[in-house]
Amino acid sequence: MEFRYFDIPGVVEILPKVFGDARGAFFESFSAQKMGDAGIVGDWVQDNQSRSDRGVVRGLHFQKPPHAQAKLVRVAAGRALDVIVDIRRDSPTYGRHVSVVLDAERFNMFYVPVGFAHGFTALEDNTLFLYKCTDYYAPQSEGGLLWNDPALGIDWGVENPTISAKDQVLPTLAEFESPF
Ligand SMILES: Cc1cn([C@H]2C[C@H](O)[C@@H](COP(=O)(O)OP(=O)(O)O[C@H]3O[C@H](C)C(=O)[C@H](O)[C@H]3O)O2)c(=O)[nH]c1=O
Repeated sequence: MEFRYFDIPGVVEILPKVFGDARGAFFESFSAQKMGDAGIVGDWVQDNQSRSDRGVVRGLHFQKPPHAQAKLVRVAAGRALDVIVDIRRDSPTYGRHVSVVLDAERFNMFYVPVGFAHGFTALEDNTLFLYKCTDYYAPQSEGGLLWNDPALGIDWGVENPTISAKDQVLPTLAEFESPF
């Protein structure tokens, strides 16, 4: 298991060792010890899964404290462009984003710390998106940012995405007051 760090502290990409043979492939999708050694720690209490066809954008979402969630995300099938935005008010990288392509060949994973908004584009049909969360779903604490806010400058890899009505009316970075 290897780890890639970014110029936004706390953000980590995990590259598991994938064992391929004539039957297919095997990899460890979670290891509290190996990931803990890389600073990926949390009380993982809920697993989620969504399926999206090519061109779907979900996000940018987060949960506000006291139900803020760190997430450990990956795809089990298909491919996704995963995007996280630093919304920690005192962070020198506030408003900056990092994006990583997650795929079901390398089975790479992305650690989304508390204080980041998260979203992704499904790059293929039947993209199965799996993630672990460090707090339970709390709809009353849901927050979000508008996916295509020019101030974020995110290239989602799609012009006219399939996106929920809820996500289309999320606030821009300028309109929004971060709870982190
Ligand atoms: C997140 C969540 C949703 N739901 C229910 C609520 C809705 O009836 C339905 C779909 O929810 P939503 O449209 O919020 O799903 P996504 O747009 O995929 O949102 C998720 O995708 C982005 C990328 C994220 O990072 C978040 O984890 C999460 O917000 O599932 C639950 O029952 N439990 C949950 O934990």
